[in-house]
Amino acid sequence: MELSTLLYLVAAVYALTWASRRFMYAERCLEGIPTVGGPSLPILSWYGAIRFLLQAHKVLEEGYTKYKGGCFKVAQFNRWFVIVADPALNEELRKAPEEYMSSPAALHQYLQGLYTLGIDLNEMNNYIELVREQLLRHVNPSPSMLYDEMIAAFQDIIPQSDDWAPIPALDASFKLFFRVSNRAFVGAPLCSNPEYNELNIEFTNNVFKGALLYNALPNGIRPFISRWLDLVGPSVERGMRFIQPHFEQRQKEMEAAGKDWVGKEDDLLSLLMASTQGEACNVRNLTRIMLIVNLAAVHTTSQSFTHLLYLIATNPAWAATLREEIEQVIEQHGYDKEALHRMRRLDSFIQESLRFNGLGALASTKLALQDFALSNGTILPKGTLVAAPLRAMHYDGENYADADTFQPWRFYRELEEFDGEVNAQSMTTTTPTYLSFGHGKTACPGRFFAALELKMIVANLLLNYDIKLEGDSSKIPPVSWYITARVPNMTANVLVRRRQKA
Ligand code: HEM
Repeated sequence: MELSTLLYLVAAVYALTWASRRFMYAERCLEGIPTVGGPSLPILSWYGAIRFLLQAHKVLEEGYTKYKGGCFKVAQFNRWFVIVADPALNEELRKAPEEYMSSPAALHQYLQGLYTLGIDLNEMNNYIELVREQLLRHVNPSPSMLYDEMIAAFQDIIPQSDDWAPIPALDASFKLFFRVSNRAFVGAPLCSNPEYNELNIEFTNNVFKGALLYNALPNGIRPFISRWLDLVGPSVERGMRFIQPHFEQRQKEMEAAGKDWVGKEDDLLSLLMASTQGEACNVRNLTRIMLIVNLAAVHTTSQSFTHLLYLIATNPAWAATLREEIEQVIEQHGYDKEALHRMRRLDSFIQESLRFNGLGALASTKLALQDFALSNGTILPKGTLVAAPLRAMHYDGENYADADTFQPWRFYRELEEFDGEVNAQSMTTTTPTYLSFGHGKTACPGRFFAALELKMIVANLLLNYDIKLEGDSSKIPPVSWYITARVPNMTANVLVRRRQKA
């Protein structure tokens, strides 16, 4: 036997021994955490994993009812998923250093970023840091910058008729939000290009399909499959053809104006070009970032808006109250960011919908990169996935009175003390029990932009259109669950007509 072969063998035996000890250690740490959804025994735990795939929200509800104030675990096919059912314990995780509890690492694993996005964890960290910084500090469009695009999008997507006309709620919402969001991401006219819209839908679908597939495959097989199954590479190539001319045009402007390039404030693409230097500033990288930002931004906002559409369509009294507020504020304060902020009932209505209709059952998902001990004695070993049960917490009567009813003005009362400061509490203020955008340093960096868009688009809808459900129904069309994701009804229509003023 050659020396190199012998060395490989020794290394393999060592790695296997280490991995099995590590596995045994991790299993022992997790043994003390109660299992929900099925048995804890090897192989039999797959029953729980299948139940989780089919009824995750019910399993999580059951776990929260039994183990509120502590932790419980649910089975996946190749691991345990620990749910931390207590706001104080979640605060401990939130405050844990990044090298112990990492959100990007959890996202990278969940999306199988290496095989779906073609980026390793380091690159994922860099992308998130870059995008987070831009979204939080610089992507700050004024309502007037988005206004014309929004009005044009309404004209194109919503029938301008005095008779009731049906529109597919989710599909129309997606088109509206894609266009308005992309006015701020890549500017006009690309934001209204239907092929660019389709490409983004294809990219998002392929990333989620890929994540499902690669998560189900054993570790060792994934690299081989990815060699002949490139799910997103072709979308990035196509995306580059859209971004290239805009990249070149901005590059020329940037070179001509130097550091004082005013155009950098126009959209996210320009901001990213101005803030990335050297090799990182290339069309492939920027295209990938734009596709990923769309994946994070457009489904979330358009699904949240679809929930709002269904709610408004079922109750004309809510629409009337909101209209009155919007008209009054615009009359007194004009139409700018501060005016939108003064629409307290509108803010409350959207926040309550985000609480009531949260887009998922979980939030604040993190991966333990090192063993971490909670103050209740639970050890979360390296490699453990943890999350907070968003929906169960939002529906907990101790956190919200009458939690299982939609109360449009629930968040209005506490805002009555609002003293005119534009940074007063709003739907974007996260807390340990209001988790629609996550909480703490990893909370959604696009939430201020999302709030601006949602307010502008709901206000425009109410000011200019009447809306109701087919058959004058007052029943919200049923939602669907995809594992932990809660999606508004995808096929229902709403009826819309130009507003008939009394
Ligand atoms: C109503 C709309 C939205 C909802 C409900 C939402 C919700 C969330 C949630 C729950 C997270 C994970 C936070 C955590 O658990 O710690 C997240 C992350 C993220 N969101 Fe949003 N989001 C929305 C809109 C947007 C928009 C419009 C953008 C971009 C403009 C965006 C960009 C991101 C990014 C980049 C992350 C990853 C941050 C990280 O991992 O550090 N989101 N969002």
